[in-house]
Amino acid sequence: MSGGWREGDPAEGRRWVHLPRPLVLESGSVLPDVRIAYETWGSPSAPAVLILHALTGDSHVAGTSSPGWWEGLVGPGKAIDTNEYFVVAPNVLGGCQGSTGPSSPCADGKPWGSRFPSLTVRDQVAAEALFADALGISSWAAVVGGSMGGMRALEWAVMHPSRVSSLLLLACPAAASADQIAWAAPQLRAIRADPGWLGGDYHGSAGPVAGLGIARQIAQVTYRTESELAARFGRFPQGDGRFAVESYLDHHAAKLVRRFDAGSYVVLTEAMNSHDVGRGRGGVSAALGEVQARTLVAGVDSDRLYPLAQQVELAEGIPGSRDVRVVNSPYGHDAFLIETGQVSALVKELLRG
Ligand SMILES: CC(=O)SCCNC(=O)CCNC(=O)[C@H](O)C(C)(C)COP(=O)(O)OP(=O)(O)OC[C@H]1O[C@@H](n2cnc3c(N)ncnc32)[C@H](O)[C@@H]1OP(=O)(O)O
Ligand SMILES: N[C@@H](CCO)C(=O)O
Repeated sequence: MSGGWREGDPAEGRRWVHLPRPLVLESGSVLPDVRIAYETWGSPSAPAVLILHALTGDSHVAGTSSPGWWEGLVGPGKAIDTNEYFVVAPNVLGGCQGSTGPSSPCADGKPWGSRFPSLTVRDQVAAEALFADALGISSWAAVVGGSMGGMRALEWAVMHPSRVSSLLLLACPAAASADQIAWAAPQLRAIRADPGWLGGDYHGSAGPVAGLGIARQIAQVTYRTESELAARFGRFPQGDGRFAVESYLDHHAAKLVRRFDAGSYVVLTEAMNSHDVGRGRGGVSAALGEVQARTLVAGVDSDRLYPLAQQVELAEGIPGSRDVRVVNSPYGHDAFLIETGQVSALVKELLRG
């Protein structure tokens, strides 16, 4: 692993909105100047669809000169048809692809670094609601999200029920479980134990390259399945002394380190740990009962990180939800990004059904 993250050239079509007022967070901390980066597709006069990305995703859902992370799903004639819908994808608050996060400049012009406050998923949705106001979007025909994006989509439907007509929740829970927090714990420890972390004030130096890489390696295993790793890599050694699966994880570590900021990884991971739709609302069932949107919930049959039982809980608790849908896949949690054919069918069912 070598070379820390630096924000590269903006993706084609990326723009920014500065929120009109400081954002008061659940913790009481205040972010004085929040910038949200976003991309759009289609005509602003069409019904609007909000797409919310997962942990290391960004606003680049689809593109012409460079493919996006849901290229198969969004575009003219595709399941989210940009001839019919105005598609909006913001980069999450706390992220590192254009929205305000730990690597952004603070009032003194230096990166926020360790001064960046803790965020919750609700803080992120509060920022996204002000962002939608700034775009003049009063309600969404659909809000769609998987994993961390699904947590935000769910909070949108609870915090702003009248603004969400339909909702697609993919591979996400009502609340982060002990198991999910447990998998996150060594990832956070690895980053913070790296001498390059410098308490979070590493921007301008190499940063916690090894720590972030190890965090991605731990996470990557949870995103895939035992059977996939066995089939793809077996016990095969490579000529360099590493097992093939170790080489695969090293590759993913190096790739993430090149494109992601460690401070954002920490802030976003801790925001996911904070996720509990029932917190302060009388519990999960009461909170899910607040959702007014026509809802489709789907999980992946082989997801060992966000198991199907969590999506069953959502589908059974949300009044306007159909029965839980199952994405059949050997890939585990990442299937919501990979199985675009099955996800397209779900989107079509929601939007046209
Ligand atoms: C600039 C960008 O990267 S934009 C990407 C933005 N990312 C996101 O939006 C986050 C969501 N996306 C993802 O998490 C992923 O891209 C997914 C889940 C959609 C797809 O996963 P992938 O990484 O494409 O698939 P997979 O796990 O099979 O890995 C394939 C990679 O492993 C490499 N690989 C496979 N076997 C080995 C091995 N034995 N040793 C080393 N590398 C290996 C492949 O060469 C390939 O490399 P590449 O990605 O550089 O082309
Ligand atoms: N592969 C996804 C998994 C998180 O849901 C990501 O990196 O964002």
